[in-house]
Amino acid sequence: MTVPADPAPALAVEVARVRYQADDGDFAVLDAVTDDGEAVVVCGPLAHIHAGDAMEVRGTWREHPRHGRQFHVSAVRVAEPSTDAALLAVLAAVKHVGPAGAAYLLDRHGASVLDVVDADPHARLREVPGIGPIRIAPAVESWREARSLRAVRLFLDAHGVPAAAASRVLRALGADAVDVLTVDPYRLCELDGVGFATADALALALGVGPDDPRRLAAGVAHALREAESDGHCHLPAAELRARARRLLDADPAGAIEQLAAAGAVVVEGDRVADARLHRIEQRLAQRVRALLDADPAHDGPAPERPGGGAFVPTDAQWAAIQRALAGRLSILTGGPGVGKTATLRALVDVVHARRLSARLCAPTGKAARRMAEATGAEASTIHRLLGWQPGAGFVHGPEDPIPGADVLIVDEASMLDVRLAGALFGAVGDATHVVLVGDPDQLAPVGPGRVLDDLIASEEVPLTRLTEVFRQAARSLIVRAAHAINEGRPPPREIPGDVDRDFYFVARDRADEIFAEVVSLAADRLPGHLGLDPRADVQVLAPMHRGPVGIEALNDALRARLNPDGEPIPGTGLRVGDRVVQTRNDHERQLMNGEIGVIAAHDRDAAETLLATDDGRMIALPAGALETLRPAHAMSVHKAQGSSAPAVVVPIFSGHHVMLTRNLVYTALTRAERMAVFVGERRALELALRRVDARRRHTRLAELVREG
Ligand SMILES: Nc1ncnc2c1ncn2[C@@H]1O[C@H](COP(=O)(O)OP(=O)(O)OP(=O)(O)O)[C@@H](O)[C@H]1O
Repeated sequence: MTVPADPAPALAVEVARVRYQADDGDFAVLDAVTDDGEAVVVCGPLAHIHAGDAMEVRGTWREHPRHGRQFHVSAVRVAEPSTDAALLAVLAAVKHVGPAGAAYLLDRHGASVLDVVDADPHARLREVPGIGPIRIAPAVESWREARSLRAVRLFLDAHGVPAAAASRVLRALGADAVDVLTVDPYRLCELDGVGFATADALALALGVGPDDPRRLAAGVAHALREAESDGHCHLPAAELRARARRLLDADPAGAIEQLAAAGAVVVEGDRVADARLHRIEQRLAQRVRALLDADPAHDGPAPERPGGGAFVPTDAQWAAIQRALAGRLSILTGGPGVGKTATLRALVDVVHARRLSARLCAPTGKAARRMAEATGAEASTIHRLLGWQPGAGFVHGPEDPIPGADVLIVDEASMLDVRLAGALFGAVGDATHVVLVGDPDQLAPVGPGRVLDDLIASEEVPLTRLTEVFRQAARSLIVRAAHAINEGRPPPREIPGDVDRDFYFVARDRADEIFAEVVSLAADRLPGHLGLDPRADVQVLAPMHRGPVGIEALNDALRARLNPDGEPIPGTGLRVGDRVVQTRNDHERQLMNGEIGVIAAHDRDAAETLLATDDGRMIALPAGALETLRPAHAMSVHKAQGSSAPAVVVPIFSGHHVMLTRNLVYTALTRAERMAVFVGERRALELALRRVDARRRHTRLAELVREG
């Protein structure tokens, strides 16, 4: 227990040492020295503070039973470094300068060393012993970065905005970040993880009034961005106004017209869309329409239907193969075990037998790998197929379509959002047939739109829906339970003798019981029982991040069991040995949203971390690239789309009721390859079964394709 003691409103200190940094990358405990030379311990949201920084903090003194007297910080303002220790710390952090170079520079230039080096970094750093013609360029670059970072931090601090975002601001807005933000403080809320409220606080501090047209426009634009992250391609005007009003506490009506006049949004009847997203959706529809209206490119003699051998297609499966050859665009759908993959393999064989070329792709690396294993043909991610080049975008597009693809087969098509689908369809050449394969009952994609669903709903695209579950697959209780769930029925409790028991429902009622059971199953019992590696082969999937059975708490507990002694990676909350998931597309390193790996090593001197990805690659990540990694012993069902694991454990908890839908439970279950265990309340599962993906997405694709 902590006991409040004498309050002290403000304290000027210099940081001697970072004593502890919490896993959340926010909280830190620092050893510091006051202006009077008293040693103090300061704690609070200070993860962005370094040894050597001078700062003014506000907060209260508290007595901690074990750690003694501590200053709990509520607000912090970092000063330009002025003491020798602070200056040395700043200098030593510059690449190739180090402690010896720092001492040299301080000795030579004294208290004004920062200004002196700033005046001509190249000349001053070149004088440092050990910095020769090769090291000088990275040293100067590192100096400039550190200097810009200090400037951004001071700027944010001075305007009462938490400076923790400084490095992100710098990366997103570049060296002129302070100038950019002074002109348009709302650029701040374009950054991931920075809300409108933070940008608004900066704007108000810079003198922007509550009814300022810039503020209203920024509120509307932000509301549209948020809608996009909810999956919408547009919003009804009334809903947009309501969302913007919640952010602004002011009426944004005029701002929508203003944005429309400036070409930033498109208003069509009652709908308002971001102009760029609007164009992407429209172009996608045009490309789809063009494929539907075009003649087939490969309508040679009818292929011979296999009548014997390893695979004899059913009528529906054969129809799918014929449709793939008869038209430029077709869709193959169905749930687990209905033979989508078998059909796809047969299609590839038919294509090859005709001496045509097939190219296979999927939205995620893992799905592409599964596709390659199942068909024996090469398969790649869509990004790789389109030749993504960092900084330059996709190589293939309308001018330079995907080569060597008489037939292009796209698996896991339920994951296609309008952006990726737009890029893909934009790169389909004149002689290419496209086949989309997927299960529309899976969760909608993370990005905006719901392409597969919309194309099916348009009723314009030739479609084969496979429904017959094959005997082989029907032996799996996972497959049986998945079909039951998809039809809104609970998983079967009576298990026929010839069925493999690869799915269990462990009934538990209380949050703490569910939690303990999930952790014990994932960390000990399933790996022991099935001979699996608990760090790599068992995936806990949960609907929500917070709360007693949330992803965060589960990750903490699982990591404490599975990776208790991993070396911490400073400033990240991660440890060597952690299982992690990438939360954004990092095209430069081909590390895509949803990809999973284990942190294999960390080199402190080079500030470089090695990630061993699930698909067998070893990727070197600089410090800045770690921000988008999150612990992944447990992760969200949404993140797990398009991937799978030998064993999957899913808490089913009524506290997650806002997220519980049939599609979510179905998607979680179908991620399991060998074993799935649901742990929790039957009534929570029943609740989920009654709810078909509750949130409708505002999209126009079906309508646009229909209208032509
Ligand atoms: N025409 C067929 N005749 C006999 N067995 C078949 C036929 N088609 C598929 N199967 C068998 O049914 C099982 C499921 O097929 P497949 O793996 O292709 O389904 P899927 O729809 O891709 O399922 P999932 O989405 O779970 O991967 C396999 O064992 C496959 O060999």
